[in-house]
Amino acid sequence: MTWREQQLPPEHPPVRSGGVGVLLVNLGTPDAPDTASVKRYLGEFLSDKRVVEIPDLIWQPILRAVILNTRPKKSAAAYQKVWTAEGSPLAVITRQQAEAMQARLGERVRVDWAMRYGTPSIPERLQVMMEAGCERIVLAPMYPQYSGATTATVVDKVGDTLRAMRWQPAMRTMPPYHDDPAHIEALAKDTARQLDALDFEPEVLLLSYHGMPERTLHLGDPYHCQCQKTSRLLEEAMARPGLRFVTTFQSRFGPAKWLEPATDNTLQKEAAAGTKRLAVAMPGFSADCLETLEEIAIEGRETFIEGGGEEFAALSCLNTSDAGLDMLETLLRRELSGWC
Ligand SMILES: C=CC1=C(C)c2cc3[nH]c(cc4nc(cc5[nH]c(cc1n2)c(C)c5CCC(=O)O)C(CCC(=O)O)=C4C)c(C)c3C=C
Ligand SMILES: [Fe+2]
Ligand SMILES: [Fe+2]
Repeated sequence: MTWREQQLPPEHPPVRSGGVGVLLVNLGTPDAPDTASVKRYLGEFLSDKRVVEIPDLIWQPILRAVILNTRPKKSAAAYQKVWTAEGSPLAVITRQQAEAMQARLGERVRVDWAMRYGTPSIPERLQVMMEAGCERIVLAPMYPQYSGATTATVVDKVGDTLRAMRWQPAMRTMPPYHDDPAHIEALAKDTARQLDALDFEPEVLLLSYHGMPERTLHLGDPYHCQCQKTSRLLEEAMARPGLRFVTTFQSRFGPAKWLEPATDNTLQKEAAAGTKRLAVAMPGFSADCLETLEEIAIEGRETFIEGGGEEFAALSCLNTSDAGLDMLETLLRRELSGWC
């Protein structure tokens, strides 16, 4: 019997406490690859003021009347191309990462996972962790580079959830790890492993990051600079003088100017300029998802080959590779220090 149980009167609700938890959070994904599910997901995602920084009075009518009536059908067709028997790749890989961290960190830490949009939600998983006795929780936004549209909105959602709790856990947030030596080492190792396994030798390695409106850079978002720094450190660490590294930004959304150069334009230009063998790595994504598996591995390949390229490879994200899990364990153990 614990000290707390001895002190409790018989009618007192059970008290579980003293536990330590880790919550991995990634962006979110629909529950199914159909139009209705994608519409629900996009409605939540694109209503986040951190993601679309246009006043509601102007944006909501456009979102409801135009975007949610056209994009979900198109996006659902894209999701169908990459969906697996276990579900959406992003959710499946994030769950596998959490399971692997549970095995590596042991029973003294409870490892869980959530999605910022859709399910499993942050409020639901935080509640479950509290009920299981987690009084201290490391929040791990699974984004190497910080942006308001990704990292910050995860922290906002946790804050909203804590606001409604009588008994709150203590929280620590894992910082962005774009330039962390453990991250660069993992990327360099895993990228080299994948390049060496190809049956051709690429002339160019495109490092393609998810884009953002260019305006966010001028407003002070560090995302662009952190992407550039990851690229520079990765190129230095890989030390392949015969390989030309090019940094680009993908997944343009809406009419505003986005960060450049754009990945699709660059694939066209490289092919037109005579590059025959090209590989793409996506060091801004901790897990493969629609944007890597469909937009780059399928659409990107078509763009490059139709433009005159001959060999194309889209490399996997760190996912549950040995290098990726070693890195995640290092980062989490650092954040957990002093807690267990
Ligand atoms: C890795 C970092 C990401 C940033 C930065 C980011 C910014 C951003 N995204 C949109 C719009 C869309 N993104 C979509 C999918 C998507 N985005 C990320 C990551 C970042 N987004 C991931 C991991 C995914 C994949 C989700 C999955 O289910 O696999 C989509 C939905 C798909 C589609 O319809 O094309 C949209 C829309 C904006 C506007 C934005 C920056 C402000
Ligand atoms: Fe996105
Ligand atoms: Fe920059």
